[in-house]
Amino acid sequence: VIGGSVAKPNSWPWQISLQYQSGSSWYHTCGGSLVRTGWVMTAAHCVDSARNFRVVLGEHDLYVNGGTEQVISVNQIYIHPNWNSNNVANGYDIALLRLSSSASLNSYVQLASLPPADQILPHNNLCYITGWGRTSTGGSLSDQLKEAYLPVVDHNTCSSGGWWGSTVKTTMVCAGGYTCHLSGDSGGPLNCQVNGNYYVHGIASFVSGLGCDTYQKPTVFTRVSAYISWMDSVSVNH
Ligand SMILES: CC(C)C[C@H](NC(=O)C(F)(F)F)C(=O)N[N@@+](C)(CC(=O)Nc1ccc(C(C)C)cc1)Cc1ccccc1
Repeated sequence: VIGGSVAKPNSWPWQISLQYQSGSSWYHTCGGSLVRTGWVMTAAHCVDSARNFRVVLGEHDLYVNGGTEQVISVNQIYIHPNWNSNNVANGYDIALLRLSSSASLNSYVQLASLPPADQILPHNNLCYITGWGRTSTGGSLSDQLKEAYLPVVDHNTCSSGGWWGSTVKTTMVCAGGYTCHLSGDSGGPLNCQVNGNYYVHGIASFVSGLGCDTYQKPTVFTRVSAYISWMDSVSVNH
């Protein structure tokens, strides 16, 4: 997250750090959201490599044990069947991770609220992106969870000429002003306020290759409300 500020610890208690193992170490690679005590929602592009993953819940500073963390390994990965890493513009950048054990819910670890199926937010709806992503283009990861104000850009605007055009589908949601974020926030939530409560309405999918503060290229998220039935079918059958 470039710009924005350090979040108040555990103020986004559904945010998780998705980490992969390399040798004997673990590395933060993506964000994600706890959607059931045994399930995490993230981007398909975060998990389409043959790696060993774990999630860390109740995390704030990646390098400090705050005593609120829960580390749980990933048992099974369910990537949307239509996801194609060679065609990101097609969408379907969503995956569900089955955890090897259930998270314990407390004031540091809570379930995300998901929107009703097919809900579309209005232009400029208040949203925040959260993540440990790079704090500058090609820069280092942030140690502490950051948040940045990222208002919704409606589909009409986002898919018009000069903006993203037909690259952006209706199964995506655009959000952005001049704050931006880079990889490391991949898979992380777009937390949008609706009637005073926050819902995870997006999963970070892609930003312009020219940098995430590129004029008329807001950050593009998988629209969670387009995948409610798919997520229900996965979690009820596994
Ligand atoms: C498919 C994934 C891997 C895309 C990856 N996603 C993210 O970083 C996310 F937004 F999710 F946080 C991304 O944007 N990666 N970039 C590497 C850019 C990129 O690949 N963007 C992109 C844009 C459009 C498309 C398709 C829809 C045409 C694919 C990738 C980030 C970047 C941008 C500027 C400088 C350095 C790094």
